[in-house]
Amino acid sequence: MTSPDYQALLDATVTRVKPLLAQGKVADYIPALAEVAQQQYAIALVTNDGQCFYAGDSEARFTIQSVSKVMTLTLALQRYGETLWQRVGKEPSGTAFNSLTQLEFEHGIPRNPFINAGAIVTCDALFSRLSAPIHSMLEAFRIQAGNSKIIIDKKVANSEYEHRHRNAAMAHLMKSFGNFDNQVDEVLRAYFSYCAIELNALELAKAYSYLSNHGFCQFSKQQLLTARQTKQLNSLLFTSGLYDAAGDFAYRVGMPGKSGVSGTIVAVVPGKFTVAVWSPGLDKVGNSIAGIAALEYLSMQLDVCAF
Ligand SMILES: NC(=O)CC[C@H](N)C(=O)O
Repeated sequence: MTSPDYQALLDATVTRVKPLLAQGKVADYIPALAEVAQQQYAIALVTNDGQCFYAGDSEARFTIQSVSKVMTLTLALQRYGETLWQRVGKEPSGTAFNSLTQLEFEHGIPRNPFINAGAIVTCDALFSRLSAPIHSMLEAFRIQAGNSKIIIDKKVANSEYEHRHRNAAMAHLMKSFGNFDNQVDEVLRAYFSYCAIELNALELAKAYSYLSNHGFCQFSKQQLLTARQTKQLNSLLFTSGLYDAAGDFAYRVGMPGKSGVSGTIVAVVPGKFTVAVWSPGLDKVGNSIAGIAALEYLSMQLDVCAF
C-alpha cells in the first residue's frame, strides 16, 4: 500500500484552519501566556519509519503546558510501574482540569494523571526519585526531540509560579490526605518548569513519537516504556487527555491525544504516526479550536479508526 501524502494533508490544514484562527481566546489566567499572538498555527507529523513533515508557522516556539503531563507520567511509570496508581486514578474526571471539589470528595486521590492535581502528584512522586528533577525533564525533551538547545521559558514558569494559588491549594489538599511527600512549592516549581518547556511543533512530535511506536523513540533510540505500557498510556489519553472534552475529541478525532492551554495538542495513531499541532485560540474548556479542527480533518482524510 502506498503511504498517504502527509505533506499535502498538512498543507491543506493550513488553509482550512485560517478562518478559525480568530476564534476563541488565548489563555489569560497565566499573564505571560496572555501575551502570545493568537493568530498562529503550526502542525508537524512524524511517522514510525522516521519521516518528518510540517506546515504553518513551523519555526514558532511555544510552551507545552499540559502536554508535559504525558512525559511526567512516562518518567514516573519508568520508576514506579504499577505502584504509581496507588496515588492517582485512571478515570476521566468530567470536571475542569483545575477543579478542586472532586479532589476533596475523593480523599486527595486525583482522578487521572492528566488533570492538574494528577500531574502535580505525579511530579511529587518523580521529585522523590530524581536528584535534579527540572534538569532531568529538560534533558528528556532535548534528547527525544534532537535539540540540545531546548530551554524552559522562565518568564512563563515564573508567571505561573506567582499565580500558583489554585495549583498550590490542590497540592496542600493532597498533603492533608497524606498523598504528597515533598515541599509543595518545590514540587510546583518543577511542575511549572515542565509546563514552560519551549518547543516547536516538529520537536514536540519527535519528543512524543514513542507513543505511536510501541514505546520506542527512534530519535533518542530509547525504549521509554514497554509496548504494553504504551498501549495503556494511550488508552488513558483516549479517555482523559482532553479534560472534560475527551468524549467530544474521541468522537471527532478518534485518536489518543493530550492538549495544553498554550493551544497545543499531541495526538497519535498507534503503529503509524505522532502529530503535534499548535494554535493559541482556545475554546471554553481550554482546547485549541484550530488544533482540534486540523486533527479532525486529518482523521477524516486518513480514515483513522480507533477500533
Ligand atoms: N491545562 C493546562 O495546560 C494547564 C497547565 C498550566 N500550567 C496550569 O497549571 O494551569
